[in-house]
Amino acid sequence: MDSILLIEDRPGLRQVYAEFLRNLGYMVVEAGSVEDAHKAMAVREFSLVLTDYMLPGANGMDFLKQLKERDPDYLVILMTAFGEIKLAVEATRAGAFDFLEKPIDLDHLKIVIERALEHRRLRRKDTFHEAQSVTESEEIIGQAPALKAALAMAKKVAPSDANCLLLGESGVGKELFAKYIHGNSRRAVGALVSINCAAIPGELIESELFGHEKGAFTGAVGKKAGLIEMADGGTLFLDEIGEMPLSLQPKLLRVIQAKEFRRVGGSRTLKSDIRVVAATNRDLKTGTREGWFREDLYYRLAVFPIDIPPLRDRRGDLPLLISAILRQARFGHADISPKLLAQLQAYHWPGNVRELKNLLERAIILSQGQPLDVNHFPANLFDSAENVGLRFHLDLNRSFKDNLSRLEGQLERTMIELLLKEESGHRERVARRFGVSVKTLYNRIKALGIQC
Ligand SMILES: Nc1ncnc2c1ncn2[C@@H]1O[C@H](COP(=O)(O)OP(=O)(O)OP(=O)(O)O)[C@@H](O)[C@H]1O
Repeated sequence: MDSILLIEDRPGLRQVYAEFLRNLGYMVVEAGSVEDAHKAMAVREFSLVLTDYMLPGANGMDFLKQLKERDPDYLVILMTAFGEIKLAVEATRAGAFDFLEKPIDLDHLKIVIERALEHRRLRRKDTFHEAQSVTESEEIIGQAPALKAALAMAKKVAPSDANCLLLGESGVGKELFAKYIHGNSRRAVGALVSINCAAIPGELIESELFGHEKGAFTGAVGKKAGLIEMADGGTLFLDEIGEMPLSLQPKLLRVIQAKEFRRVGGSRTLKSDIRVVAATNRDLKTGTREGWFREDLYYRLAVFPIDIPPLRDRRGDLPLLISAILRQARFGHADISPKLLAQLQAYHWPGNVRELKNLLERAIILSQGQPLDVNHFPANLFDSAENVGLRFHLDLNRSFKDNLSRLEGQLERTMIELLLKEESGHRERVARRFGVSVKTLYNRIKALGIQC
């Protein structure tokens, strides 16, 4: 809900405006002086400030300048009884969104406020688009019963505003489902804001999500709105929620339950009306037992779990997916040879649809307009992982011990390469499967000269 701080020293007038605005559905906080206004702003943030020009102890212009200094994005509408054109020009130059002459025409006030709030929403959406570059929602392709069941569930849950949890391996289409749910909800007019918790170092997730105040930490030169604020009225997609640091989970729970949060280094409580769609490849239930995922948060998110099947369990969808991808790539011959199709169907697709897309796009470039064939795919791709893993190089002129340590190196390299491929390059997950820290994995990748 949008909130308005109304500053007017005449109680009768203030009451008229406040009642009018409340009837329009806004949350209104009243202040009779600049001092009261500062107090109100110390505890919460407002979508808009509507202030009289003549106030006891200060004038509206000075107040406007103070506000703009504090935060240039503040939306301020000034009201004055004087109607001087000079004042209007000065107010606009100082950053006021608009200037209204008293007596205020309430219908006009309504229009100006709606315009100001729309301006704010568009500006936030722009910032978000710059930061996230969200693509248009795409079609979810597939006829396999498990995929259709997931889609049916998404269709049911989308308009309900319930939080949901998308479960599935990397590349199965979790983000695509999140877009579908957002696009088919009443929040579709708002933003869909995404964050991948595994891609951002733990210590940065907090300020990305919750934003920070000026000076909250070294390098915080200005105030920054977090993704939760950007998603106000829309949907927040939390990819890889299992990687969310335990210390942040209570803060996230508070946003979900009370729609309240604080920026890093901030003392004010802010409001944001978000719906959370989370996704994970990890077993969060186990996480609650092992202590890395909070149970209360788990139950909040897992109201609607949706299982998205891996591609290897719905190989029958490959022809549909392949022709859609080739069509999107504007690739002339959507027909691929039965031999290649058989190879693609036999492959185990550890990277799921993302891997299929990447491989086809690569093959299209290599084929240079010729029909696609096996040669346009990476050598050894269609060998089984076990076979790839066993292709070691023995040097019979060296001692057994020497060969053994060389083999260990080759085994380690092959395992890291295979796991990186299976986990689509997510180093945190590879490290976990390997049973080492991310730092150790980084060092080994560097030492072994693995390209990834
Ligand atoms: N059923 C589908 N139909 C069409 N395209 C799909 C389908 N599933 C996935 N894709 C495409 O595959 C790519 C990967 O999908 P997406 O990013 O949604 O996967 P993800 O599960 O969120 O992966 P990760 O967990 O690694 O973030 C995207 O380009 C997406 O459009």
